[in-house]
Amino acid sequence: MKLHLSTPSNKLLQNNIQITGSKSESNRSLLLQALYPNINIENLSNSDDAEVMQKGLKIDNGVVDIHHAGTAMRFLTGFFASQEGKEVTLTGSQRMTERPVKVLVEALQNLGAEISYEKNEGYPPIHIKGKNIEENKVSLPANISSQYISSLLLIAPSLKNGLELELVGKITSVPYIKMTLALLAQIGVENTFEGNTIKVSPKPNVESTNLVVESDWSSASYYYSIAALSEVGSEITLSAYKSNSLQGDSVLQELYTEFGVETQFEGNTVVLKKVENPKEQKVQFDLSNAPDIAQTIAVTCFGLGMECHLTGLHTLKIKETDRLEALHTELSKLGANITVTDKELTLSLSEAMNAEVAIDTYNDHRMAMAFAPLAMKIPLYVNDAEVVSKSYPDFWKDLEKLDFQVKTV
Ligand SMILES: O=C(O)C1=C[C@@H](OP(=O)(O)O)[C@@H](O)[C@H](O)C1
Ligand SMILES: C=C(OP(=O)(O)O)C(=O)O
Repeated sequence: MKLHLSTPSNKLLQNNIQITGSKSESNRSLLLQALYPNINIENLSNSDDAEVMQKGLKIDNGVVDIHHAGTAMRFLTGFFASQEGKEVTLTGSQRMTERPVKVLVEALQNLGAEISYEKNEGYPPIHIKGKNIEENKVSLPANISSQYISSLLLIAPSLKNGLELELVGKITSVPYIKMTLALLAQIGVENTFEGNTIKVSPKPNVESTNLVVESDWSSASYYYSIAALSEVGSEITLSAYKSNSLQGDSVLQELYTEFGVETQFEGNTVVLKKVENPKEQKVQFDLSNAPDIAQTIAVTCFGLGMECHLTGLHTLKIKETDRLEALHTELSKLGANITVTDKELTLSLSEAMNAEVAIDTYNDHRMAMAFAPLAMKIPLYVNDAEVVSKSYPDFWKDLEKLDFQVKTV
């Protein structure tokens, strides 16, 4: 599906958007619910990734295909490895077979798990024969993906002896690890995270608990971008959010003040207000704790005609696509002056902003959603726009609520 996006000349916005539950919180909660059936989940994400996770958790034997869902791939690896009696082949999309799992597989093997590679060493598809895991200490590199660590932590309380992890190297995407530990605490699992060591106590049973998933902050980023590109005086309200979020991407509240967007909480609704035009011509952010909003921020800066230097982007190369290359290609098509390395992105002042460009999305939901706000400045096309369903199936419908003209072409 190819879409054409444009916006009316009046860029003063006002509307309320209800965003689906966080896919990160949802996929963690679903795994915990599979281990402890008396957990109840509210505001579950309606994303493809949460759907494949739900389906995957119900399979005992055979092939489990998790499509593009990185969290499902990594979390289910830990889950099946620790489930005696289950035996599966875990696989996904073509891209998923290029996203590494070696660090996680080796950690699980060191704990006694039985996992083998079906094609290329270090990558899905993998064959898992579930076992009772009794070893309880392992160390693993922490600078490639935090999802490996979360996967181990999520199964940790169900293991006979709990788990102690030693994280080696610089820890990346830390808020996602803390989110996992916070959810464990919510179901009564004792845990500590001191220095490079995480300890999780065993917990055979959990009392009946309600986990309320907060709406997705990564999805909120596209509205922050729209607000930044709108006229002073615009207001967008998003629900349902918590001021004490578990999601690291809630750092948007601070970052977007650089673009003149202020955030206020009214109960469980956040109000984004464009209060002024940006004061500085350039921003500099380290996004190692919030990698999923890098694309949004790069496009916001380009739309505002600002320079930016984004660092801490080393994980972007192994996500749904190589996001650094994809940003380089697509922003260049629009006329941006952009350079990327394997962990940084620099946007210098651009001469042009080309209209009616067709943005390629590379099977990456965030490429489609990050570029959409640019329609506030120039009409553009988005190729394969259905990719948004990975995390936010209602995205295009919701944009129409903000007077975006979204036409299938
Ligand atoms: O644990 C999670 O829910 C996630 C962790 C992050 O991945 P990395 O730790 O690989 O950066 C993030 O990019 C991804 O969208 C979701
Ligand atoms: C990287 C992402 O997801 P995952 O790694 O779970 O596929 C994302 O949603 O931006």
